[in-house]
Amino acid sequence: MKRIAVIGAGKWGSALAFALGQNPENEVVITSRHPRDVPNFVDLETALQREYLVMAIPAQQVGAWLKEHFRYRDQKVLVAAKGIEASTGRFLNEIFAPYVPDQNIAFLSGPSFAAEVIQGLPTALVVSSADAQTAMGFAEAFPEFIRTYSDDDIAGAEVCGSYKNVIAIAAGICAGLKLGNNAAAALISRGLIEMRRFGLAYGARDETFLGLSGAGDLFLTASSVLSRNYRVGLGLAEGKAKEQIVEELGEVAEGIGTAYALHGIAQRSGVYLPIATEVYEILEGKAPRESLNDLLTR
Ligand SMILES: NC(=O)C1=CN([C@@H]2O[C@H](COP(=O)(O)OP(=O)(O)OC[C@H]3O[C@@H](n4cnc5c(N)ncnc54)[C@H](OP(=O)(O)O)[C@@H]3O)[C@@H](O)[C@H]2O)C=CC1
Ligand SMILES: O=C(CO)COP(=O)(O)O
Repeated sequence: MKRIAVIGAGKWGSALAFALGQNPENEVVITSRHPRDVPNFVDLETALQREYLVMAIPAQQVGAWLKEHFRYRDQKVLVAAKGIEASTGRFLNEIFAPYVPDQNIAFLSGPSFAAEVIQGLPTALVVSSADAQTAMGFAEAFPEFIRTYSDDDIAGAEVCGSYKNVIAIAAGICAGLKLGNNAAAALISRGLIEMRRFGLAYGARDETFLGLSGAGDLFLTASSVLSRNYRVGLGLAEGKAKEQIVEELGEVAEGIGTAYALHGIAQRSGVYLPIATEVYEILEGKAPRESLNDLLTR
């Protein structure tokens, strides 16, 4: 029996608690900042006593949360967020490194809209860890309707999971501007090449970009209105400011913070990230059509 606590009762945390609860080998509880009337809700202190923790707090908030609340007691930790910290450019493995030893942490990636997982619809995901047993421990915890693979490509999982959100914003802009199916396919394939180039420099493994974490999650997120990031792009194409879009969305869209993080990294290192840079510029107020023109004529 695996005793699992999910931390963060947003869309993804709730869907993961549901999915993991479908495996009779698990006993699952969930916690969040405010008491919630949901099954198996516990307070944070009780949750932190569990041997397996699933962290579903967004990338922009988790650093401050760890500093204030986290007490490490030899738990195994699965990080379920997808993003890069905007203020520092840190990846999630860097944010968690001072708190959890490498052998006890894993990262979840792959195509997984919470709205589908919570209905029990099938998908396939990847659990990445430096330690094969830790990866397997989490991979085996998933129910039958979620096929899991395990590997040790943490850099690949992180780059793909975060970068695809920025490309999804670009794809939403493309759809909002009614540029057509050809343009959408061109954007997604150039986006895949861009995130691969960036990821290889971070030590990601090449094959990850064609797998579930890379192409799988990118194709999903960059082609569906179920994606919050894609909907951010639709809003930007309408000329809305990001503040209004975020308020109307009422949920996290990690691509925004990640676009700022990538912009910072690009400025510091000189790495060439044309699509991510245009998304950043549009978030800062540049007209989407001007960006399109710049991308086509660069
Ligand atoms: N939704 C999806 O389909 C998927 C999402 N993800 C990723 O999972 C992560 C979470 O997304 P999702 O659950 O959808 O987002 P939601 O907006 O639905 O929920 C966000 C969650 O984070 C918690 N939270 C927000 N701010 C803080 C804070 N300052 N301190 C502690 N907790 C905080 C909220 O807390 P509280 O409960 O206390 O209000 C809530 O539980 C993101 O990185 C996202 O990219 C990954 C795969 C799929
Ligand atoms: O990561 C996701 C699906 O795999 C969810 O994407 P959004 O955050 O854009 O909704």
